[in-house]
Amino acid sequence: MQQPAFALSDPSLLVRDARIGAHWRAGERRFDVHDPATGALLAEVANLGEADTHEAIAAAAAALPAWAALPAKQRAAALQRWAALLHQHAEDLARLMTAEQGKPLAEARGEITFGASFIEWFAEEARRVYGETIPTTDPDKRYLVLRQPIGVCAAITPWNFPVAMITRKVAPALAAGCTVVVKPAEQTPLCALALAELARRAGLPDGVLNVVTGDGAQSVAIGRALCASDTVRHLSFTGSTEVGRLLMAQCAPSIKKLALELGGNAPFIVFDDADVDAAVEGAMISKYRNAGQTCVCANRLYVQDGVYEAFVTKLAERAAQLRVGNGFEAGVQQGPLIDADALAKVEAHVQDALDQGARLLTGGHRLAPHSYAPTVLADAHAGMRCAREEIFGPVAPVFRFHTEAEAIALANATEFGLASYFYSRDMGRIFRVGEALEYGMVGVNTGLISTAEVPFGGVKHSGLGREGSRHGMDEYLEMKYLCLAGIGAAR
Ligand SMILES: NC(=O)C1=CN([C@@H]2O[C@H](COP(=O)(O)OP(=O)(O)OC[C@H]3O[C@@H](n4cnc5c(N)ncnc54)[C@H](OP(=O)(O)O)[C@@H]3O)[C@@H](O)[C@H]2O)C=CC1
Ligand SMILES: O=C(O)CCCC(=O)O
Repeated sequence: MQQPAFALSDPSLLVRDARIGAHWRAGERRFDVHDPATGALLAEVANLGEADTHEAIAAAAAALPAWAALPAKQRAAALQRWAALLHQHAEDLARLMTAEQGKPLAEARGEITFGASFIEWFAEEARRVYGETIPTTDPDKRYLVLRQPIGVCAAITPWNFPVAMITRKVAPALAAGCTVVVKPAEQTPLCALALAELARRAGLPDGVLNVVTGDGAQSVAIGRALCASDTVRHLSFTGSTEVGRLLMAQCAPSIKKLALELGGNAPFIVFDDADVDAAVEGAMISKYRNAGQTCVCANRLYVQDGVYEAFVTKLAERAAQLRVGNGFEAGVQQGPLIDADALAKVEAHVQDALDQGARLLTGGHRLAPHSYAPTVLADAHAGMRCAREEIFGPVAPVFRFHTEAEAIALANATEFGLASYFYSRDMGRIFRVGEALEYGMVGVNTGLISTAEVPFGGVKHSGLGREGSRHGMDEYLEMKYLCLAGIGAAR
């Protein structure tokens, strides 16, 4: 049952089979992919398992030597062709994304550009994987360091950014000379499969990019096979801390290199000296983008006494004006949450806060089947669930603080350490607070920090490693030290 809004100008981008080596794999069973806005069935996708995963790993291993041996310039050219196809088919990809993920079409279009930017960035970086020479300590020897592809890589990706979370992992891996097996989220396999089809059209050799799809139950088997494999030398995962921890344990026996981009609990601090209107603007972007379903979303808003009431009033006014609905409708700014579980989690957070004395300024109820009204809760405090856990929904709990030291202590009082934000116009404070926040990323006077050129990642329970930037390539490279002896003295 296909909705009219979901019609594609190139229908062959709606791919239902997984990609292993040179072939599309239908599998023996299928699983349903639904539109979170309407519940409509979008497609029945190949439900693969352990044996298929082993085949995908073998396909990636077979493709590795030739791909790794290609001059970087040729790998870069293939990646640039792939990126160009993302731009060329941006509208269809955005439609697929809105259909299966729910985000408004304008946001989906933005994600296609964002996703392509990782391919473009790493295609450029492919040609700059430099080695080192090290001053010798022995006249008879020379020391060299090569940087070589780590080998076959696995990527397990979430549903909140169905294109960009794949390209952010796959592009540096391919640029470095590795081959990849991707396991996309159960909710959003269609974007992943469309990316595989475009990679095929771009001329990426068979087996360089494999996509293994499966439902929630099969994901466990697929994940186990990827983690246990000695052929797979790197696993990159974006998702919950709970699953990240499990995958890390499963990878221990094969001593795999890991990149983990896990949960956040981002503080968003507004000091008395801030431009309050700018802070409200930043909070709107940080909190309500993608219906609050990003790992860098503001989760706890800390506002200093002097500007507290002005901030919460303005934020509630702006949040109440957001247009919520089906992401395909013109003018809609917030789509549905991904599924019933996500909605139930948001409702539980709001109920807990209200039970503990929060003041509801706007929202606080569900709308269409899976949508939740943009919500602002004043008078939040440290005893509430939302102070400790990622809400992953359009709910802004606002806490009050008095001093800079108190704000830093509150912000750091969490096991997470992904993104953080603060607003201030005092240069000294900007340095003090920026340095004191125990986070991998700090946005100063902005609510939007992501771009392909910068290192994205967290500390503490938010994960390991960095994605994007020149450092993103390091994840997929191993250093090899060459010690050359027998140089001898000058003759
Ligand atoms: N850091 C981030 O960007 C994200 C954070 N989250 C956080 O996690 C919460 C729960 O979201 P959820 O979608 O359940 O996130 P998960 O961590 O469960 O899912 C993320 C990915 O991991 C896969 N996965 C889940 N369990 C296993 C397993 N045992 N072995 C291998 N792969 C597995 C999923 O596959 P499948 O979908 O098939 O189960 C999906 O591809 C959110 O509310 C949010 O707080 C969620 C998504 C992204
Ligand atoms: O939630 C994530 O893991 C990615 C966030 C990307 C963005 O900030 O646009």
